[in-house]
Amino acid sequence: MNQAVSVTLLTGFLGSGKTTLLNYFLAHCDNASVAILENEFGAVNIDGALLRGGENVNVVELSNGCVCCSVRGEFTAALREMLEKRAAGTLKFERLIVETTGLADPAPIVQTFFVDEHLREALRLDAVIALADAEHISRQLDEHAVAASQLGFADRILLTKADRVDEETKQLALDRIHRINTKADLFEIVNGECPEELWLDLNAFELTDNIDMAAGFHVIRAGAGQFDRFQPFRKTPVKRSWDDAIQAHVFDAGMLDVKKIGAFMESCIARFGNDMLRYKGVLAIADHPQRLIVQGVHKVVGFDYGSMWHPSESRVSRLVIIGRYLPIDELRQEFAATTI
Ligand SMILES: Nc1nc2c(ncn2[C@@H]2O[C@H](COP(=O)(O)OP(=O)(O)OP(=O)(O)O)[C@@H](O)[C@H]2O)c(=O)[nH]1
Repeated sequence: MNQAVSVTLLTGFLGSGKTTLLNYFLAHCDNASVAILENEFGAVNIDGALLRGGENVNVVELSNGCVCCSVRGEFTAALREMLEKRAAGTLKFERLIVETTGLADPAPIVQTFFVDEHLREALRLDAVIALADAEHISRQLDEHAVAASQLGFADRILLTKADRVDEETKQLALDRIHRINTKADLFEIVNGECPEELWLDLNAFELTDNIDMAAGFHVIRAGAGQFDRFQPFRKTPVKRSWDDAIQAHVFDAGMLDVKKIGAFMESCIARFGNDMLRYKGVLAIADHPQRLIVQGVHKVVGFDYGSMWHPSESRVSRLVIIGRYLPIDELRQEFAATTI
Protein backbone atom coordinates (compact mmCIF):
# COMPACT_ATOMS: atom_id res chain seq x y z
CA MET A 1 0.00 0.00 0.00
CA ASN A 2 1.28 3.43 -0.90
CA GLN A 3 2.12 5.86 1.85
CA ALA A 4 -0.12 8.87 2.36
CA VAL A 5 0.66 11.57 -0.16
CA SER A 6 1.74 14.92 1.21
CA VAL A 7 -0.57 17.75 0.15
CA THR A 8 0.30 21.43 0.15
CA LEU A 9 -2.49 23.91 -0.23
CA LEU A 10 -1.40 27.07 -1.98
CA THR A 11 -3.64 30.03 -1.41
CA GLY A 12 -3.41 33.79 -1.82
CA PHE A 13 -5.43 36.48 -3.51
CA LEU A 14 -5.62 36.86 -7.28
CA GLY A 15 -2.25 37.66 -8.75
CA SER A 16 -0.32 37.14 -5.54
CA GLY A 17 2.27 34.95 -7.24
CA LYS A 18 1.11 31.37 -6.73
CA THR A 19 1.81 30.22 -10.27
CA THR A 20 5.16 32.01 -10.22
CA LEU A 21 6.15 30.15 -7.07
CA LEU A 22 5.08 26.84 -8.58
CA ASN A 23 7.04 27.48 -11.71
CA TYR A 24 10.14 28.29 -9.72
CA PHE A 25 9.72 25.07 -7.80
CA LEU A 26 9.16 23.02 -10.96
CA ALA A 27 12.17 24.58 -12.64
CA HIS A 28 14.47 23.83 -9.72
CA CYS A 29 13.34 20.43 -8.53
CA ASP A 30 14.24 18.05 -11.31
CA ASN A 31 13.42 14.95 -9.35
CA ALA A 32 10.14 16.08 -7.91
CA SER A 33 7.42 13.57 -8.58
CA VAL A 34 4.56 15.93 -8.17
CA ALA A 35 0.96 16.37 -9.16
CA ILE A 36 -0.56 19.80 -9.26
CA LEU A 37 -4.26 20.32 -8.95
CA GLU A 38 -5.11 23.66 -10.48
CA ASN A 39 -8.36 25.40 -9.89
CA GLU A 40 -9.14 28.34 -12.06
CA PHE A 41 -12.16 30.54 -11.59
CA GLY A 42 -13.70 30.60 -15.04
CA ALA A 43 -14.14 28.25 -17.92
CA VAL A 44 -10.64 28.49 -19.28
CA ASN A 45 -7.80 27.36 -17.13
CA ILE A 46 -4.96 29.71 -17.84
CA ASP A 47 -2.73 28.82 -14.94
CA GLY A 48 -2.54 25.20 -16.05
CA ALA A 49 -1.18 26.36 -19.37
CA LEU A 50 1.27 28.71 -17.68
CA LEU A 51 2.82 25.95 -15.63
CA ARG A 52 6.02 24.53 -16.88
CA GLY A 53 5.31 20.85 -16.69
CA GLY A 54 8.20 18.42 -16.63
CA GLU A 55 8.39 14.70 -17.13
CA ASN A 56 7.43 13.95 -13.55
CA VAL A 57 4.83 16.67 -13.25
CA ASN A 58 1.15 16.01 -13.73
CA VAL A 59 -1.15 18.96 -13.92
CA VAL A 60 -4.83 18.30 -13.34
CA GLU A 61 -7.20 21.16 -13.97
CA LEU A 62 -10.52 21.96 -12.40
CA SER A 63 -12.36 24.81 -14.02
CA ASN A 64 -15.78 26.41 -13.95
CA GLY A 65 -15.86 27.56 -10.41
CA CYS A 66 -14.03 27.63 -7.21
CA VAL A 67 -13.12 24.57 -5.17
CA CYS A 68 -14.34 26.20 -2.01
CA CYS A 69 -17.92 26.42 -3.19
CA SER A 70 -19.49 25.34 -6.44
CA VAL A 71 -17.11 22.60 -7.43
CA ARG A 72 -16.32 21.15 -4.03
CA GLY A 73 -17.81 17.82 -5.06
CA GLU A 74 -15.71 17.93 -8.20
CA PHE A 75 -12.67 18.68 -6.11
CA THR A 76 -13.22 15.57 -4.02
CA ALA A 77 -13.93 13.57 -7.16
CA ALA A 78 -10.75 14.85 -8.83
CA LEU A 79 -8.69 13.91 -5.78
CA ARG A 80 -10.23 10.45 -5.70
CA GLU A 81 -9.59 9.94 -9.39
CA MET A 82 -5.97 10.98 -9.03
CA LEU A 83 -5.54 8.54 -6.17
CA GLU A 84 -7.14 5.73 -8.15
CA LYS A 85 -4.79 6.35 -11.06
CA ARG A 86 -1.89 6.47 -8.66
CA ALA A 87 -2.90 3.13 -7.17
CA ALA A 88 -3.22 1.69 -10.68
CA GLY A 89 0.21 3.03 -11.58
CA THR A 90 -1.03 5.24 -14.41
CA LEU A 91 -0.33 8.49 -12.56
CA LYS A 92 2.83 8.70 -10.53
CA PHE A 93 3.29 11.29 -7.85
CA GLU A 94 4.68 11.48 -4.34
CA ARG A 95 3.48 14.96 -3.63
CA LEU A 96 0.35 16.92 -4.43
CA ILE A 97 0.14 20.69 -4.59
CA VAL A 98 -3.31 22.24 -4.79
CA GLU A 99 -3.35 25.74 -6.22
CA THR A 100 -6.66 27.31 -5.39
CA THR A 101 -8.21 30.25 -7.17
CA GLY A 102 -7.32 33.61 -5.76
CA LEU A 103 -10.92 33.90 -4.60
CA ALA A 104 -11.09 30.67 -2.65
CA ASP A 105 -11.74 30.50 1.05
CA PRO A 106 -9.38 27.78 2.32
CA ALA A 107 -11.73 26.60 5.07
CA PRO A 108 -14.00 24.24 3.11
CA ILE A 109 -11.03 22.96 1.15
CA VAL A 110 -9.15 22.09 4.31
CA GLN A 111 -12.26 20.44 5.69
CA THR A 112 -12.40 18.13 2.69
CA PHE A 113 -9.19 16.52 3.88
CA PHE A 114 -10.59 15.98 7.36
CA VAL A 115 -14.08 14.86 6.49
CA ASP A 116 -13.74 12.40 3.62
CA GLU A 117 -12.63 9.13 5.11
CA HIS A 118 -10.91 7.81 2.00
CA LEU A 119 -9.03 11.04 1.36
CA ARG A 120 -8.05 11.26 5.01
CA GLU A 121 -6.28 7.94 4.75
CA ALA A 122 -4.64 8.46 1.40
CA LEU A 123 -3.64 12.10 1.72
CA ARG A 124 -1.79 13.97 4.43
CA LEU A 125 -2.45 17.68 4.43
CA ASP A 126 0.94 19.18 5.10
CA ALA A 127 0.29 22.90 5.31
CA VAL A 128 -1.62 25.87 4.01
CA ILE A 129 0.68 28.40 2.37
CA ALA A 130 -0.63 31.88 1.67
CA LEU A 131 0.98 34.37 -0.64
CA ALA A 132 0.44 38.08 -0.08
CA ASP A 133 1.22 40.72 -2.65
CA ALA A 134 3.08 43.52 -0.83
CA GLU A 135 1.75 46.08 -3.24
CA HIS A 136 -1.92 45.19 -3.07
CA ILE A 137 -2.60 43.20 0.07
CA SER A 138 -3.80 46.16 2.15
CA ARG A 139 -6.41 47.12 -0.41
CA GLN A 140 -7.41 43.51 -0.96
CA LEU A 141 -7.95 43.13 2.77
CA ASP A 142 -10.11 46.23 2.79
CA GLU A 143 -12.26 45.03 -0.03
CA HIS A 144 -12.37 41.24 0.11
CA ALA A 145 -13.08 39.28 3.26
CA VAL A 146 -11.67 36.16 1.66
CA ALA A 147 -8.19 37.73 1.56
CA ALA A 148 -8.17 37.83 5.36
CA SER A 149 -9.43 34.28 5.52
CA GLN A 150 -6.58 33.13 3.31
CA LEU A 151 -4.02 34.79 5.57
CA GLY A 152 -5.74 33.72 8.76
CA PHE A 153 -5.62 30.11 7.72
CA ALA A 154 -2.03 30.04 6.68
CA ASP A 155 0.66 28.04 8.37
CA ARG A 156 3.19 30.07 6.46
CA ILE A 157 2.91 33.35 4.61
CA LEU A 158 5.09 34.39 1.73
CA LEU A 159 5.22 38.10 1.00
CA THR A 160 5.66 38.64 -2.73
CA LYS A 161 6.46 41.64 -4.92
CA ALA A 162 8.24 43.58 -2.19
CA ASP A 163 10.59 44.57 -5.01
CA ARG A 164 7.76 46.72 -6.36
CA VAL A 165 7.13 48.78 -3.23
CA ASP A 166 8.96 51.21 -0.98
CA GLU A 167 9.85 50.31 2.59
CA GLU A 168 6.86 52.15 4.03
CA THR A 169 4.33 50.25 1.91
CA LYS A 170 6.04 47.00 2.78
CA GLN A 171 5.85 47.83 6.47
CA LEU A 172 2.17 48.62 6.19
CA ALA A 173 1.58 45.30 4.48
CA LEU A 174 3.57 43.47 7.16
CA ASP A 175 1.66 45.20 9.96
CA ARG A 176 -1.60 44.33 8.36
CA ILE A 177 -0.66 40.69 7.89
CA HIS A 178 0.67 40.43 11.39
CA ARG A 179 -2.58 41.70 12.84
CA ILE A 180 -4.42 38.88 11.12
CA ASN A 181 -2.01 36.04 11.72
CA THR A 182 0.57 36.11 14.49
CA LYS A 183 1.13 32.39 14.23
CA ALA A 184 2.55 31.92 10.78
CA ASP A 185 6.16 32.70 10.01
CA LEU A 186 6.51 35.14 7.20
CA PHE A 187 9.13 35.17 4.49
CA GLU A 188 9.75 37.55 1.71
CA ILE A 189 10.20 36.08 -1.74
CA VAL A 190 10.70 37.72 -5.10
CA ASN A 191 9.59 36.20 -8.37
CA GLY A 192 8.83 32.86 -6.77
CA GLU A 193 12.42 32.29 -5.67
CA CYS A 194 11.85 30.28 -2.57
CA PRO A 195 13.75 27.27 -1.24
CA GLU A 196 11.35 24.36 -1.00
CA GLU A 197 12.23 23.91 2.67
CA LEU A 198 10.33 27.11 3.33
CA TRP A 199 6.99 25.91 2.06
CA LEU A 200 6.98 22.14 1.63
CA ASP A 201 6.95 19.41 4.26
CA LEU A 202 6.15 21.71 7.15
CA ASN A 203 3.99 19.11 8.95
CA ALA A 204 1.68 21.82 10.12
CA PHE A 205 -1.29 19.51 10.47
CA GLU A 206 0.56 16.76 12.28
CA LEU A 207 -0.96 15.94 15.60
CA THR A 208 2.32 16.63 17.29
CA ASP A 209 2.90 17.51 20.85
CA ASN A 210 4.44 20.87 20.20
CA ILE A 211 2.59 24.01 19.48
CA ASP A 212 5.17 26.47 18.45
CA MET A 213 3.14 29.58 18.88
CA ALA A 214 3.75 33.23 18.92
CA ALA A 215 7.44 32.64 18.50
CA GLY A 216 7.65 35.93 16.70
CA PHE A 217 7.55 37.18 13.24
CA HIS A 218 10.40 36.45 10.92
CA VAL A 219 11.19 37.96 7.63
CA ILE A 220 14.01 36.90 5.44
CA ARG A 221 14.88 37.58 1.92
CA ALA A 222 14.89 34.01 0.72
CA GLY A 223 17.76 33.93 -1.70
CA ALA A 224 19.92 31.00 -2.68
CA GLY A 225 21.52 29.44 0.36
CA GLN A 226 20.30 32.16 2.64
CA PHE A 227 17.24 30.62 4.08
CA ASP A 228 18.95 29.68 7.30
CA ARG A 229 19.75 33.31 8.04
CA PHE A 230 16.63 34.23 9.88
CA GLN A 231 16.31 37.81 10.89
CA PRO A 232 13.74 38.27 13.58
CA PHE A 233 11.66 41.09 12.22
CA ARG A 234 9.70 42.27 15.18
CA LYS A 235 7.40 41.24 17.95
CA THR A 236 4.62 43.72 18.28
CA PRO A 237 1.66 43.29 20.53
CA VAL A 238 -1.38 42.28 18.55
CA LYS A 239 -3.53 45.28 17.82
CA ARG A 240 -7.19 44.66 17.25
CA SER A 241 -8.93 46.29 14.40
CA TRP A 242 -12.45 46.05 13.11
CA ASP A 243 -11.42 45.21 9.59
CA ASP A 244 -8.88 42.55 10.51
CA ALA A 245 -11.19 40.45 12.57
CA ILE A 246 -9.29 37.19 12.26
CA GLN A 247 -7.05 36.70 15.26
CA ALA A 248 -4.96 33.95 16.77
CA HIS A 249 -5.74 33.47 20.47
CA VAL A 250 -3.64 31.44 22.84
CA PHE A 251 -5.22 29.88 25.93
CA ASP A 252 -2.88 28.58 28.62
CA ALA A 253 -3.73 26.54 31.68
CA GLY A 254 -2.42 23.76 33.89
CA MET A 255 -4.03 20.33 34.30
CA LEU A 256 -7.54 19.96 32.99
CA ASP A 257 -10.51 17.86 33.93
CA VAL A 258 -11.29 15.64 30.97
CA LYS A 259 -15.06 15.95 31.24
CA LYS A 260 -14.96 19.70 31.68
CA ILE A 261 -12.61 20.31 28.78
CA GLY A 262 -14.67 17.98 26.60
CA ALA A 263 -17.82 19.91 27.46
CA PHE A 264 -16.05 23.21 26.86
CA MET A 265 -14.82 22.18 23.42
CA GLU A 266 -18.22 20.81 22.48
CA SER A 267 -20.04 23.94 23.53
CA CYS A 268 -17.44 26.25 22.03
CA ILE A 269 -17.64 24.47 18.68
CA ALA A 270 -21.45 24.35 18.76
CA ARG A 271 -21.69 28.09 19.42
CA PHE A 272 -18.73 29.49 17.53
CA GLY A 273 -17.57 26.72 15.17
CA ASN A 274 -18.42 28.76 12.11
CA ASP A 275 -16.00 31.44 13.23
CA MET A 276 -13.27 29.11 14.46
CA LEU A 277 -11.11 28.81 11.39
CA ARG A 278 -8.56 26.53 12.95
CA TYR A 279 -7.66 25.36 16.39
CA LYS A 280 -5.01 23.16 17.87
CA GLY A 281 -4.27 22.22 21.40
CA VAL A 282 -1.92 20.15 23.51
CA LEU A 283 -3.67 19.50 26.77
CA ALA A 284 -2.62 18.06 30.11
CA ILE A 285 -5.40 15.88 31.44
CA ALA A 286 -5.53 15.10 35.15
CA ASP A 287 -4.60 11.50 35.96
CA HIS A 288 -3.68 10.73 32.36
CA PRO A 289 -0.08 9.96 31.45
CA GLN A 290 -0.34 11.19 27.84
CA ARG A 291 -0.90 14.56 26.23
CA LEU A 292 -4.32 15.03 24.71
CA ILE A 293 -4.07 16.56 21.26
CA VAL A 294 -7.02 18.41 19.83
CA GLN A 295 -7.20 19.76 16.34
CA GLY A 296 -10.05 21.15 14.30
CA VAL A 297 -11.37 23.25 11.48
CA HIS A 298 -14.73 24.92 12.11
CA LYS A 299 -17.04 22.18 13.38
CA VAL A 300 -14.80 19.28 12.42
CA VAL A 301 -12.69 18.28 15.39
CA GLY A 302 -10.39 15.40 16.27
CA PHE A 303 -8.94 14.30 19.61
CA ASP A 304 -6.02 11.97 20.04
CA TYR A 305 -3.71 10.98 22.86
CA GLY A 306 -0.11 11.85 22.06
CA SER A 307 3.19 11.21 23.78
CA MET A 308 3.67 10.51 27.48
CA TRP A 309 4.48 13.27 29.91
CA HIS A 310 7.92 12.91 31.37
CA PRO A 311 7.83 12.75 35.18
CA SER A 312 10.08 15.80 35.44
CA GLU A 313 7.94 17.93 33.09
CA SER A 314 5.43 20.40 34.33
CA ARG A 315 2.11 19.51 32.78
CA VAL A 316 0.63 22.50 31.06
CA SER A 317 -2.15 22.92 28.53
CA ARG A 318 -2.17 25.21 25.55
CA LEU A 319 -4.97 25.76 23.10
CA VAL A 320 -4.72 28.02 20.09
CA ILE A 321 -7.81 29.22 18.28
CA ILE A 322 -7.64 31.18 15.07
CA GLY A 323 -10.99 32.77 14.54
CA ARG A 324 -13.10 35.84 14.10
CA TYR A 325 -15.69 37.57 16.24
CA LEU A 326 -15.02 35.29 19.20
CA PRO A 327 -15.97 36.44 22.71
CA ILE A 328 -12.47 35.86 23.91
CA ASP A 329 -12.83 36.99 27.52
CA GLU A 330 -15.79 34.71 28.00
CA LEU A 331 -13.94 31.80 26.38
CA ARG A 332 -10.89 32.42 28.52
CA GLN A 333 -12.99 32.21 31.67
CA GLU A 334 -14.68 29.04 30.49
CA PHE A 335 -11.35 27.48 29.51
CA ALA A 336 -9.83 28.40 32.87
CA ALA A 337 -12.79 26.77 34.61
CA THR A 338 -11.88 23.40 33.10
CA THR A 339 -8.75 23.14 35.24
CA ILE A 340 -8.82 20.84 38.24
N1 LIG B 1 7.77 42.22 -9.52
C1 LIG B 1 7.31 41.03 -9.16
N2 LIG B 1 6.37 40.41 -9.89
C2 LIG B 1 5.91 39.20 -9.47
C3 LIG B 1 6.40 38.59 -8.28
N3 LIG B 1 5.75 37.40 -8.11
C4 LIG B 1 4.89 37.30 -9.15
N4 LIG B 1 4.98 38.37 -9.98
C5 LIG B 1 4.19 38.65 -11.19
O1 LIG B 1 2.83 38.85 -10.79
C6 LIG B 1 1.95 38.38 -11.79
C7 LIG B 1 0.94 37.43 -11.17
O2 LIG B 1 1.62 36.28 -10.72
P1 LIG B 1 0.98 34.82 -10.74
O3 LIG B 1 2.04 33.89 -10.30
O4 LIG B 1 0.33 34.55 -12.04
O5 LIG B 1 -0.12 35.00 -9.63
P2 LIG B 1 -1.25 33.95 -9.19
O6 LIG B 1 -1.37 34.05 -7.71
O7 LIG B 1 -0.98 32.61 -9.76
O8 LIG B 1 -2.51 34.61 -9.87
P3 LIG B 1 -4.03 34.02 -9.99
O9 LIG B 1 -3.92 32.72 -10.70
O10 LIG B 1 -4.73 35.09 -10.75
O11 LIG B 1 -4.58 33.91 -8.62
C8 LIG B 1 2.82 37.73 -12.86
O12 LIG B 1 2.99 38.64 -13.89
C9 LIG B 1 4.13 37.49 -12.14
O13 LIG B 1 5.23 37.51 -13.02
C10 LIG B 1 7.40 39.28 -7.51
O14 LIG B 1 7.87 38.86 -6.45
N5 LIG B 1 7.81 40.49 -8.02
